[in-house]
Amino acid sequence: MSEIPTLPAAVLNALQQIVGDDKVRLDDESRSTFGKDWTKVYAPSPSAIVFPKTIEQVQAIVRLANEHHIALVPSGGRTGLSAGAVAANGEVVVAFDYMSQISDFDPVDRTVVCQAGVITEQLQIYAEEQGLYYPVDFASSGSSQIGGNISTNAGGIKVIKYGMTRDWVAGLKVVTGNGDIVDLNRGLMKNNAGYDLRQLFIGAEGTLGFVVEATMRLSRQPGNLTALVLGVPEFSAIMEVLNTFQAEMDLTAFEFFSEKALQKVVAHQDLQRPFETEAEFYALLEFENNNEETEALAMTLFERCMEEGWVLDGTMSQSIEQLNNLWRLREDISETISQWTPYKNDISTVISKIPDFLTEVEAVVNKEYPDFEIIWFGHIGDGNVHLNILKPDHVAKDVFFEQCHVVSTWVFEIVEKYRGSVSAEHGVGMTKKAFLPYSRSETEIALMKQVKQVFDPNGVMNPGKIFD
Ligand SMILES: O=C(O)CC[C@@H](O)C(=O)O
Ligand SMILES: [Zn+2]
Repeated sequence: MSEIPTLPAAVLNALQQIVGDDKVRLDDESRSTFGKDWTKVYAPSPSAIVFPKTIEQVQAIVRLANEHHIALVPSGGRTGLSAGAVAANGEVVVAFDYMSQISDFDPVDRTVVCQAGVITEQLQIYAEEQGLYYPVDFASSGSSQIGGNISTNAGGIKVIKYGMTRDWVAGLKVVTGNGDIVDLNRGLMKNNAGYDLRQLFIGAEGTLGFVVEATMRLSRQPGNLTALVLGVPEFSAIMEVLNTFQAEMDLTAFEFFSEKALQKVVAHQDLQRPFETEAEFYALLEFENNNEETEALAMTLFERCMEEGWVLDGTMSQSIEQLNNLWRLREDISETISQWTPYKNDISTVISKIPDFLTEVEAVVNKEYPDFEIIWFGHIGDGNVHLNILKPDHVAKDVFFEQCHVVSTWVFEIVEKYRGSVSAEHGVGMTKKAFLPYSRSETEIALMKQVKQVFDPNGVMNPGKIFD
């Protein structure tokens, strides 16, 4: 851990007065834990960690930061993959762990109020207890917090049916960079009274203000979710499978992963292959299996795909345990491959162009770095693929990341050509900011900077994220 960047004594005292002595931490372990997210690229170096308990305390911290020009970094579950919540430059980290209350559930509106530090799984369980469902889900649901999910507009594995976090935010309380508290949209379904400022803060990575409370929508519980895993010989066939199923059924998920990804997961987790047949890729489909006709239809479509040669083999879950195990083949990939210090890209284009896009990206990486192993997986149903390049053992971490940075330039030239996104769901943070111009025009970036100026004129809110 680096030396503690010093905070002026007056600021430290003021922080202690705002949140209490025991809610300001300066020790190495806390600075290392709370100063970073799941990205392994930057060394954490915050000057202090503060744990507010109330919205007013957050407001007082932001006002103090403005007065003394102190940079603040918000910290939720720190599961981000773009270094959006990294404090590498002596910033004060504002951690929301003590703001984790759920309240004001309304069964008619089907909304519930969450403080920023509510963990995603906590909300999912709460919804279930009310006979309802919070559908935004991903592998890190056990640690990610609602405030972070909103600030990154988290997506996950059910976007094809339920959309992203943005679609579930009915109201938002934010402390802006000016230190104002704004209460946006008030949980309303219809509200066309001027600009919808709520949307600006969703996905803003804490650069305009800190989300302190959100009114979240809940949905009806899905019935008898059932997964199909299908082995597909080539990538283009995945699109035929997607078309075939979507033309006749509502899917709750359509994900994919490669044989290489499957081999790694099966070797490192307590899981079996879905079937013995090897295929280059696998599609994981999920649907509500509410009656015999639906199941029969799924089987008919599966057989049609086999006859066409788009699918080599497949299996369908028959119990919740089997459903969960099939899901783990997909959801455990990210954690499994983390031991190879992967270089991550989270890219998208329109769904129809994904096969050509993926072929071009793979060709460029293979040509320039033939000894790099590529692991493909992702959310094919919404045009978002994850490209993970694994670090070869013999290459040092910093050399590897430098080489990958060069690779990224080529990858993002292809992204630009396909009018895609350099960050489909993980946000820009620090890792992707150099590449923002590949998917945002100069005018767009200039407008974003003007918006930042309006809400955070002194640049204290998560500076150095999204752009400099
Ligand atoms: O680790 C990754 O590259 C992706 C993580 C996550 O977005 C997923 O879809 O599993
Ligand atoms: Zn993902």
